[in-house]
Amino acid sequence: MPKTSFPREDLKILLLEGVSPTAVEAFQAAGYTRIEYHDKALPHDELLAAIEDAHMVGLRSRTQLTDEVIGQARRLFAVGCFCIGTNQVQLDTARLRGIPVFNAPYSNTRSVAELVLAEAILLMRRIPERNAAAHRGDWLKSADGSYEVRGKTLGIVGYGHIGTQVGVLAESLGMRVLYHDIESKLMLGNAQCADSLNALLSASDVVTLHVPQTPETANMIGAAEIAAMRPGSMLINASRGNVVDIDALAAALRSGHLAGAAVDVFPREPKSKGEEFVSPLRDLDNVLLTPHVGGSTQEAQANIGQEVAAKLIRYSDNGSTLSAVNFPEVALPGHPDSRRLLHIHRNVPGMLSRVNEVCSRDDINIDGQYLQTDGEIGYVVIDISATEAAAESIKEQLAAIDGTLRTRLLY
Ligand SMILES: NC(=O)C1=CN([C@@H]2O[C@H](COP(=O)(O)OP(=O)(O)OC[C@H]3O[C@@H](n4cnc5c(N)ncnc54)[C@H](O)[C@@H]3O)[C@@H](O)[C@H]2O)C=CC1
Ligand SMILES: O=C(O)CCC(=O)C(=O)O
Repeated sequence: MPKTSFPREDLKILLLEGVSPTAVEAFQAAGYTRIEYHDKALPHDELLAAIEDAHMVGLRSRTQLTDEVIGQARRLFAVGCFCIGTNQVQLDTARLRGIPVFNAPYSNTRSVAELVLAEAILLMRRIPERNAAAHRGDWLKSADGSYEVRGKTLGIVGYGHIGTQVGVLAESLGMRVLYHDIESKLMLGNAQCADSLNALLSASDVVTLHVPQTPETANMIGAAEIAAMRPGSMLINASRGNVVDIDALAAALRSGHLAGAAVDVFPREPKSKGEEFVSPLRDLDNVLLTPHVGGSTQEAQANIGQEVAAKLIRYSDNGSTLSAVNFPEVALPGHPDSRRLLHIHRNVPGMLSRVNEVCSRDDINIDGQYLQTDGEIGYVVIDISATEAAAESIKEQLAAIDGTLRTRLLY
């Protein structure tokens, strides 16, 4: 294992929300043994205390890394979202504090897609209300309102990783697939791009949502969009809770305009198992309610644990930011014979020449330099041949450059 200038065993890794043990194993195997593990999200004040001296933090969808929390985390240098969504982290705040955020963009894709397909079948067969009735002792043996999915139209809103997987699986059952996306997308199989969101809504028997949480997707399915859906059609939401106006959905399900829904994500989700789940959908028999488990399978969680831990370890050991969601991406070779310095700065004119001025002392040779910038920040990695003392001194001088956000000497 290559040496690092700051001992790995002194770096605190805070793991929250029961991330997979595969993450713990990966950190330990890489020499990171100072792990604080919590199997649930921490209440706000406990989170503030736990994150204060953490160097890396791993979380899922419940923990909110707000400006306040990030501000408290004085030593934090990387965040791992052990999931796809990263809306729970104030990404801009993290970036401006020199903190890259990583996620697992594909590891639970298949799990969500399988659940959605199963829900489409169950909704088309009106299983939710038959199941609820049977639990109460009623025997709803009837074909009324029950249909095969074969030959029906599935409308996919957000044709990204999950949306395309859902489309491929749905076609294998003989469904017709329509999609809507703000980007131009490669159509898989026989999928067709709808002319507009409304065109998709009015042509689909089942509509399923797979967009990220952004300002544009907030309440994108409201009363008007629901009214545009076919009478007797179904809605599936396994994206984010605020994409659907939940009161408008409840009203459409009560009035019978929509025949059913499957909802995995909610505007307000309980923070822990002990907190009551409150929703206007709770007393509706024609709704399948699941507690945000679209990506919760053994396979997905194990893969996510390994994937995100590997990204955090790579950044910590080597400086690589490949696939960070809020940061300039730099893929770095190993450089065992050099010392490696990281300099994260505001992207202002003249910064690189100031960095190079500091590194151009007589006893120092620059072996390699890697720079990437985005609109706001720059990330430069400098490999130098120098003694440890000289490298430490360079790090101090780099830190003193106006506009510096963070400096680290990796090894
Ligand atoms: N229920 C669960 O447990 C899980 C939920 N998710 C949610 O699913 C979302 C989607 O995941 P992926 O498919 O992997 O993401 P992705 O980024 O691959 O795909 C999202 C697609 O939505 C499109 N899009 C964005 N804004 C849009 C808009 N306003 N209108 C139409 N299309 C729009 C994008 O262009 C993209 O094609 C995640 O952001 C996450 O919030 C993800 C995993 C598990
Ligand atoms: O597993 C989780 O906690 C969240 C899953 C999810 O919603 C995501 O991956 O974006």
